Amino acid sequence: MTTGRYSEHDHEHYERPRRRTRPRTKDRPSYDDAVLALVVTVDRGRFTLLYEGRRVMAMKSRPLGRKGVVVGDHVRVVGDMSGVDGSLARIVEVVPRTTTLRRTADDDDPVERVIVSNADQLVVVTALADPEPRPRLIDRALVAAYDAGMAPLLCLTKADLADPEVLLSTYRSLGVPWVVTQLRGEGAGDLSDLLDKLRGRTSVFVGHSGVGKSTLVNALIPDAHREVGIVNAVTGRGRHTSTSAYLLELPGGDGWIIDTPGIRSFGLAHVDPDQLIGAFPDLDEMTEDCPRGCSHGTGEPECGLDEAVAAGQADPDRVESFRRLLAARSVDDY
Ligand SMILES: Nc1nc2c(ncn2[C@@H]2O[C@H](COP(=O)(O)OP(=O)(O)OP(=O)(O)O)[C@@H](O)[C@H]2O)c(=O)[nH]1
Ligand SMILES: [Zn+2]
Repeated sequence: MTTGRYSEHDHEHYERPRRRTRPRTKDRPSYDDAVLALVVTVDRGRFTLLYEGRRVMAMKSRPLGRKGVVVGDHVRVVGDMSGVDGSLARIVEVVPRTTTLRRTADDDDPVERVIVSNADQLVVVTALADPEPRPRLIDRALVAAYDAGMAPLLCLTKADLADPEVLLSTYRSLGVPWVVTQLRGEGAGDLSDLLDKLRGRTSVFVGHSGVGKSTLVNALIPDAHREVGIVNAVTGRGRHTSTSAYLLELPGGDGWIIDTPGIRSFGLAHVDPDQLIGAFPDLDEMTEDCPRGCSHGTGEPECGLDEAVAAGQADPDRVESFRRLLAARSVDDY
């Protein structure tokens, strides 16, 4: 299925969150003195951890082998936890993850990899204009969220430039929660709706270049200093070319956000239709008598969703929207 050298290890380690029965290795060395820390960011094999309110640099220890450590991971760590310049602790174990978000394989990296763990909300940041919204990408992000067991949130930026209604009408029948933000123009800067939805959660922010994600993160967390709109004319890249996600605490300490640069697409190849429909219990219920292996997609013979629509028991718009998401799994354009 995958061609990458480390694919087997990755698959073993990135066990789907719903199955938690992987047996513990008996002969694992014990690290009684290990402490728990949180992975804030990753840069060239060095991990920045948060431990007792300070930042500590760490590397992976040998027993971890090729197992990945990603932003959002809770890890057990030994060694120098002082956080002073030049100190380096060692990560000896990754605490089992509750959720994982995967990036798709692409030309730069042939393996579908976990990029963020343990987040419970996926904030899909989309500009209402400049750049124009790309519904296919929103659909794919929603599929990634439902599959990962994360709550989706549509965050529609630049409300000073366009009316959100057109875009929202596409998502209303799915019941996707949304907020609108505006950081320019008259009445700009009120983020209370968004803040309400971020409280008490760990939210991953995804969005394509130019949608205003950095502006938003800076407005939410003034100390964050995320780079805004500075693109190198020669390389076409941002000034900070870090490709890692970054975990930040909301002021007041009642929530975390994870800013992710450069996710071009999500890895959805593994998404099972039965798992996706599980996010829509009312539709799921209609598929009990589907033929074995029914994907519930458009044109499936004797799919319970068609029967439910014909019998007036399901909202046709909702069924159609669900099927659009289902189809978005395999259309990998961006
Ligand atoms: N009109 C308008 N422009 C905005 C708003 N928010 C951000 N912008 C502008 O949109 C541009 C892109 O903003 P960024 O925050 O850099 O966007 P980004 O999504 O982080 O994009 P990258 O930095 O390329 O990853 C900047 O020129 C911002 O000033 C808004 O609410 N309304
Ligand atoms: Zn079906």
